[in-house]
Amino acid sequence: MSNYSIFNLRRPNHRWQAPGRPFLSSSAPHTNQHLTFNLSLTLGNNLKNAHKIMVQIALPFDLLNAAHPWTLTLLTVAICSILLARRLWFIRGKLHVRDIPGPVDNVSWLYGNLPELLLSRPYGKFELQWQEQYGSIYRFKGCFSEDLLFISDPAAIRSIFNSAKLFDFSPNRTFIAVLTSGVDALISLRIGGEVHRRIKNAFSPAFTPARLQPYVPVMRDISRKVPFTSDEVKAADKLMQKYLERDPSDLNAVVDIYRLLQHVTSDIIGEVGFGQQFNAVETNGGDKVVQSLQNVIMLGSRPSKNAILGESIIPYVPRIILRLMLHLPTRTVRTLQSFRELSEAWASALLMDSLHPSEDSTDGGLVGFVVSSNKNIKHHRLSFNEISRQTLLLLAAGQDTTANTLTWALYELARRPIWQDQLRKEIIEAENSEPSLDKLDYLNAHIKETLRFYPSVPLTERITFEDTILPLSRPITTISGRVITELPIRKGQMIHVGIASYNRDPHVWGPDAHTFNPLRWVDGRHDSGNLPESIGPYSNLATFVGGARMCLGWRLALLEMQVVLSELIPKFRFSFGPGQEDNVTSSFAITLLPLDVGSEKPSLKLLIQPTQAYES
Ligand code: HEM
Repeated sequence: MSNYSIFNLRRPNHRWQAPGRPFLSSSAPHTNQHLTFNLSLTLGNNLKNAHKIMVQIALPFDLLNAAHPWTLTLLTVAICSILLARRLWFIRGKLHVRDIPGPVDNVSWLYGNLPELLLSRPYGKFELQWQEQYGSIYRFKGCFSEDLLFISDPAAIRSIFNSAKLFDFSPNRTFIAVLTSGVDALISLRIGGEVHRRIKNAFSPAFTPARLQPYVPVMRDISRKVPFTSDEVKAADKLMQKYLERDPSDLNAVVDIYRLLQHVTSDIIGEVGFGQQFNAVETNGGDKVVQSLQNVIMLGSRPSKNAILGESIIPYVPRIILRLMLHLPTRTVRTLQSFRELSEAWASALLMDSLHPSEDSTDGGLVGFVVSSNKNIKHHRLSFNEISRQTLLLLAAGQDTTANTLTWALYELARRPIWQDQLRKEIIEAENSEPSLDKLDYLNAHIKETLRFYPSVPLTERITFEDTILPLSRPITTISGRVITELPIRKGQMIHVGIASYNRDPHVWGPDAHTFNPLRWVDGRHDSGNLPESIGPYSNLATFVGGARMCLGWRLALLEMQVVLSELIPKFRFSFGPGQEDNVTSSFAITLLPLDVGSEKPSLKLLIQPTQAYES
């Protein structure tokens, strides 16, 4: 805490000043320190500005006031050059990434530590061990023995998220984004660029609380379609019985809650996002587009060493060969192509309908709102393609992430019957007084803790575009024994940002950081935030990242979780059948999946019993 408050006082929003350390000697008179501080600020700007500021600062001082303007200019340039040279020397000469400790001994040259990091079950097994051993900054090995940095330090990741011009996805990550979502999709575009900013600015107003609130009844209706009891399932269409894992004549139903929630969130994004009924819950699959998306998700649900290697060689393969590979008759290519073709046709038809509505047209949901706002814009309107690509992206980014988080929320409720009862009581009591969903303390605490403990995207990557220096919340000791309070990084360095690791950092979340404890949010320990500057848009969690790449749909995801859980928990009691709890593990495959240990397939089987509230 004391470290943090020091940062708060000393660190304005710029990159170049060493935390907690003035640039000139601390024994210098006060006026000199003041001068130095301001000079260091000017480094972020150009020398012309530096001179202007310098003149302004210098005026009160007799010595400088008497000097000729040229002397001042030369002095400014000289001091700036020395400081700049010192910075560059610090980055280039002094610290090499190999001086940063990490789990790099005796690892495979071909795969490095990536299999441990990406294929471990449960996800995070090694990552959290390394965090404990090496702290929140460490070096590890990628394929072909590449030195990679793992960063979960709060000040450093905040700076990474907020420096759009310095950090963004690597070219291979962008290549994969283009492949799955198209060139105009937000995730394929460089942040800090004009196109990304224009598209994000156009879509963001669709995701404000005022715009989302009217969709609560739609979300409730979809959640109410969920069939859980065996009688309900028997009475419904035969297809519905596939949700049941046991004979439907059994008193209670064992349901693959993961599959069901995938369908619930598909239907919600269909109606809220695009004004379309996918009917995934009722048909146990839904529209062709949704099914095709599910196939793409399934493709990624079995990560392997080959996939890791494949992704790593992308930068070394000539583009022409990569393009040719996209025509190979493999299952992966076929699945991706089929999704692209189906979803593009679907998005085009949807947009044509929004542009030229007929009597049967729906309101077009959030995308419909963007289309009509776009019509009224005079300059820099979004093109048809730009809207259509985001439509696909919203479908893909908004469905699986939310479904997984909801699945983990129910998993943790099944493990905690008493806590589950408390939540149920809170929701049932609130139904009579109808307070806003935000006022349900236990429910929101459970959602926040799920987002902290099971971030749907537990890890993300960034590459550095220029030599730079990252601030650190805590000093680290290098292999050569230096204690550094900021981290120099060279251009081209690949960084893995540990979202899950940050969300479990005991320095941020306390000694019980590795325990799922929703009560931490109820006693107010964390909502006020114990960080000097906040991270991300919600409760200091890194789950939705932050800055220009921040999740567009975080408010929709939250509302969706509040509505779905407040519908399901009062009606049904969730628990594990014998031995079922031990059959679940987590795996990182695009998102954080619940995995059935036996079948290695994504699923979460829970025993569902109707509650008294439901029966009455
Ligand atoms: C619990 C649910 C969700 C989680 C945990 C989540 C998480 C994230 C994360 C971590 C990113 C940044 C990825 C990176 O930098 O590597 C992201 C981006 C994005 N998310 Fe979400 N997301 C969720 C739900 C949604 C929903 C419901 C939507 C929309 C319907 C959505 C739309 C997007 C979009 C469009 C981006 C790309 C933003 C950009 O590149 O500027 N997400 N999300």
